Amino acid sequence: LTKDDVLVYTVATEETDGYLRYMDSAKEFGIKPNILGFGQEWKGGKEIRTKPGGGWKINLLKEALQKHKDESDKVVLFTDAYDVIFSNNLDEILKNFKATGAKVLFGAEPFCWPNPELAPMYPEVKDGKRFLNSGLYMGYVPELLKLLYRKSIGDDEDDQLYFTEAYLDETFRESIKMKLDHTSTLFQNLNGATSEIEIYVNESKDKKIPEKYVVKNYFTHTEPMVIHGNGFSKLTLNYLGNYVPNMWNSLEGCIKCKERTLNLANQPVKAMPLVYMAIFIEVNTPFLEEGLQKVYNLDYPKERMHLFIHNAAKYHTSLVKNFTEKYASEYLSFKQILAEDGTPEWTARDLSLDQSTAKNVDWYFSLDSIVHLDNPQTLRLLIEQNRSVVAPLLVRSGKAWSNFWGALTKDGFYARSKDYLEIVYNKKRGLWNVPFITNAYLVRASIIKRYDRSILTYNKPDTDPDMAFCRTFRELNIFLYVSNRVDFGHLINADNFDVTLAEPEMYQIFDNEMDWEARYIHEDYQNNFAPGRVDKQPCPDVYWFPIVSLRFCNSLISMMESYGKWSAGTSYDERLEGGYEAVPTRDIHMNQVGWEPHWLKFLQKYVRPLQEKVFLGYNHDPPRTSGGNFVVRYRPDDQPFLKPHHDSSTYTINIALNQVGVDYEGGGCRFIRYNCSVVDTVPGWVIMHPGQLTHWHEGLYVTKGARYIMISFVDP
Ligand SMILES: O=C(O)CCC(=O)C(=O)O
Ligand SMILES: [Fe+2]
Repeated sequence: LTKDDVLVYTVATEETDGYLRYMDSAKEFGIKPNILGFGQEWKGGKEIRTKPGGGWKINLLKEALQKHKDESDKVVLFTDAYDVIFSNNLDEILKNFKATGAKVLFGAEPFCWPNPELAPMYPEVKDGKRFLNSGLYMGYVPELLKLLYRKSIGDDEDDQLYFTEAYLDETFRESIKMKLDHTSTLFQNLNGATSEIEIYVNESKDKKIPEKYVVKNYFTHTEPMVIHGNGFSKLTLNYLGNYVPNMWNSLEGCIKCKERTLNLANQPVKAMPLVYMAIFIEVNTPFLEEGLQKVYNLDYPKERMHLFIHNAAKYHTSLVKNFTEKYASEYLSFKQILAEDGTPEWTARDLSLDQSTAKNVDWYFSLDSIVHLDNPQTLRLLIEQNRSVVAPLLVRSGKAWSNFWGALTKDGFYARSKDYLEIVYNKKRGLWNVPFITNAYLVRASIIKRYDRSILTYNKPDTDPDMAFCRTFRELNIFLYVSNRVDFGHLINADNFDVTLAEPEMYQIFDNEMDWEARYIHEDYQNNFAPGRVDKQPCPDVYWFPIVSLRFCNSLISMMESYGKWSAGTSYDERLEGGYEAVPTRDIHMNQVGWEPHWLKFLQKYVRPLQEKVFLGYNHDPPRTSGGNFVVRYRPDDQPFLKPHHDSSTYTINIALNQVGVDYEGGGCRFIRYNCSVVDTVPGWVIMHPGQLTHWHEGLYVTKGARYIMISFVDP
């Protein structure tokens, strides 16, 4: 007997994700399965198999075997399709089959199903699983035909019960040498055995040859060759199927993800797929302005995109209004639900699904407000990936928090898969079949069209909308992929966003460091460290750097003015530790607006490196201050100047916050020993100078308007 004597059969009515995976695995080993029932209505009971069924599979096989009924030396391998993968070739499968001595061999499992009362009638087994599973079996044609024709079975009767009864008939069992593969030498049913299974990595010694991934049963010490993810273990099969057979390796990345893709590169605009893009602003979200701008910046023709926005956050009303007034007309259509409508999230989401169907689009693209698509190619790439559902991997910067779950607990909550962190940190890049995705995803619109809101809905009792949605996809056996083939973007952390503050994003330096930096740090800041850069030195040992953005300057002024309690400018100052300031300014301290910790972080991250660059050998990390962090306001009618003084600092930073000649006239800082003044200050640029001894200084007279500066006395 050779592999050519093995006839492989399966039943599949349509090309589901599971079917494609099954076929991919078959192709990997040159296996050519005969597909029974393809294109027909499923007759084996409920589509979502919670009830018994599957007699149809037996009847289809009987019919198919008619033409082989006299080929007594042929062997039939029957497997389910949607929840099965091959993990070895037919030669090996045949070898292991023969080694069992069976004429008909079934896979085994630890559950007696669908009739648990039959359990005591099963022969006891010392090792392995005791009960029959009908998802995987193999047998010689004559013996198998005897089994299939032992009785008749209705299409919607249960196939597993049928085979179980035959097996429990001892005389019959012996007569056809029917056995169960108790220890999974060949067939691995995962249900009830997931903890025994792990992927084993076969490293190759030659670094140019990729490693191989093998499914191992660590309980029975076998390498099973056909894997069946029945019941809840479907998710385990999805996990194994990310690697086996030959789906991914560290040299080539994901291998099958390059197949069945689309290429939009040379598509004329008119032929581009239609997209329904739905944006959900369900929470107050820092940096939403930038987030929306990145959506607008997506490299995809807007005349092929419908835009839908649900804004549930009143705080964002004017931002959304600005965005839509500016851009909405560029899209094919625009629909919005305002915060004032009070529409619940799930209703809005369901409505957007219906709308996408009404618009007859090709793809449905859902985005939450915390999503930042930094890669403008995201939508294009996701469409080109051409899967039922695919999410771009998005991670909170520097954190392990992402928009997918690698595994699930039995009750449907988060569990960490073995490869979760490797995926999140892009140690492994690819296209991953996972149980839960959220925040941003693309769905093939034909799926939404096919299942109405009684099945495909965000509204399930006691379930979060996204969990309800993903659960439905899992039940429908539609794969949820997350892709990190390239970088797509990141997630905003909206957990501690206090919109009662003036300029709330200014307080986000800890929660959303990257976004904070993008908005508030000067665009030339990094150039301060460019090799060969000559630092500006307007006066001896006074250095001058671009450090914060204009937006920062305006925001800081606005924070202070909306707080409004400027100090009296007298020497006694209850805000200070010693209570006394020799040369007082009219100012507001950072701690008065709750911004001291944020400012200290800023000093450490952005100021200290500049200081270490120009004042060599002085390395104090973190920089300290004793409350000497404040914004000064000079006004002719108020405090117009500051008399000569030393600062209680090792070095002082002095950031101009507004524009001389525009916002005010006069002003500047004069270093008396050198008779040198910095008057042409630039908003967002910092002046850094030693605090004492050599750098006795004064604040020059402001003749008009208001001059704002930010001062820090570092290391007093
Ligand atoms: O007005 C200036 O630029 C100098 C301010 C100053 O020296 C201070 O606040 O200690
Ligand atoms: Fe000073």
